[in-house]
Amino acid sequence: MKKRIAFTGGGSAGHVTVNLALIPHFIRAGWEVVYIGSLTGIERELVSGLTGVQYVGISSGKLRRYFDWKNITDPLRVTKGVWQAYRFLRKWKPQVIFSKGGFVSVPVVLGGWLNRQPVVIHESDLTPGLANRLATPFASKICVTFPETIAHLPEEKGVHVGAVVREDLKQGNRDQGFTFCGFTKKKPVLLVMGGSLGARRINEAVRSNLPKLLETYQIVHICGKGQVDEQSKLAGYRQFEYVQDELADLIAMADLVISRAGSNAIFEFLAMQKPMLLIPLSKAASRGDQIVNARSFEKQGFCHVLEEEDLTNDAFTQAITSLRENCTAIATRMQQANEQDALRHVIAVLQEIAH
Ligand SMILES: CC(=O)N[C@H]1[C@@H](OP(=O)(O)OP(=O)(O)OC[C@H]2O[C@@H](n3ccc(=O)[nH]c3=O)[C@H](O)[C@@H]2O)O[C@H](CO)[C@@H](O)[C@@H]1O
Repeated sequence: MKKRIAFTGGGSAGHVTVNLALIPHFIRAGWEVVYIGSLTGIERELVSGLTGVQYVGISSGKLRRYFDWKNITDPLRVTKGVWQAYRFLRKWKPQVIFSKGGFVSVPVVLGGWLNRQPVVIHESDLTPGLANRLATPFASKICVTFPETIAHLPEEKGVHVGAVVREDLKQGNRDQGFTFCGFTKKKPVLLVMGGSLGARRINEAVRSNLPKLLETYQIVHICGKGQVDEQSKLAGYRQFEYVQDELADLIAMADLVISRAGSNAIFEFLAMQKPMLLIPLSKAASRGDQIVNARSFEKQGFCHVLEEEDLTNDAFTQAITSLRENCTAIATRMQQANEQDALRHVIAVLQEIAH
């Protein structure tokens, strides 16, 4: 009988990316793969691009730290999700469940645990997210990207694996990036990526400095769903809501990157040796995980950091100039960074637990 693995994780692309890198390996190795995600989340769309994966949608609810009327109905949705995941997993009987976090993963981890099926979690942020913290007691192992994360976990559970970066991102073609954007090779290229959902504050900073920036750079701006600005359609400035297949070419083409500090994105830019200016999501809007990610990268000399509370027009343009002045030194440090075979390491953990 074929071996079986269930994946879960969702809510944002950052909670799906590692799964997308792992799934093709398990399919090639002859495993049966199921993805348990939410009914309408981004994970459904991203997983639909993979062949050989069964998608199971369950009811899910968000765990918010602020008031919302949905806080009353969401616990019921989560309970329904646990029941749905439990029933599905009881019949499907995976050897192992792999959870990348995000709110949809909690019912799946609980459903698996109730069936006494082993769970492996993956945490790519330096400080563990709420969903993963809730799931930790039910997991056998927790694979982490940052070595510092181990200190936040129960001693016997944490395994440092390094950053899993999708193989396709390493195959980018610079020339195709230029053709796709209609850019010339005469000016350097700035790639702006506000995380998988876009970043309003970064979008505003780019647009209010556009004429000045376009004197020196060409800009490709991934700005998030519904956030393309029709007024700003200028030569040398291309906007996209979200990019899938062409992202590798855009990264290959970029000289400098301005980005949020979501963990997957920053490790991808590190792997591609792109000097970055990181503008992490503020503490007011999150648990501050991106600030911690960014400061760790800054300490290693891979980026410059500009916090949102310091984000004025002048600070923004000065930070870009200073990044450009330091980009050779940053690129050298990036070349010297240890690249681990994180994908193999996670696969080995999963195979061992599945045994
Ligand atoms: C607002 C929010 O809660 N953000 C969190 C979310 O970020 P977010 O979902 O933005 O996650 P990451 O930056 O870690 O990863 C984004 C992923 O989407 C991909 N991508 C992005 C844009 C695009 O056009 N095309 C594309 O393929 C990137 O290549 C990357 O693989 O998860 C991260 C990982 O847990 C956290 O660190 C972030 O704090």
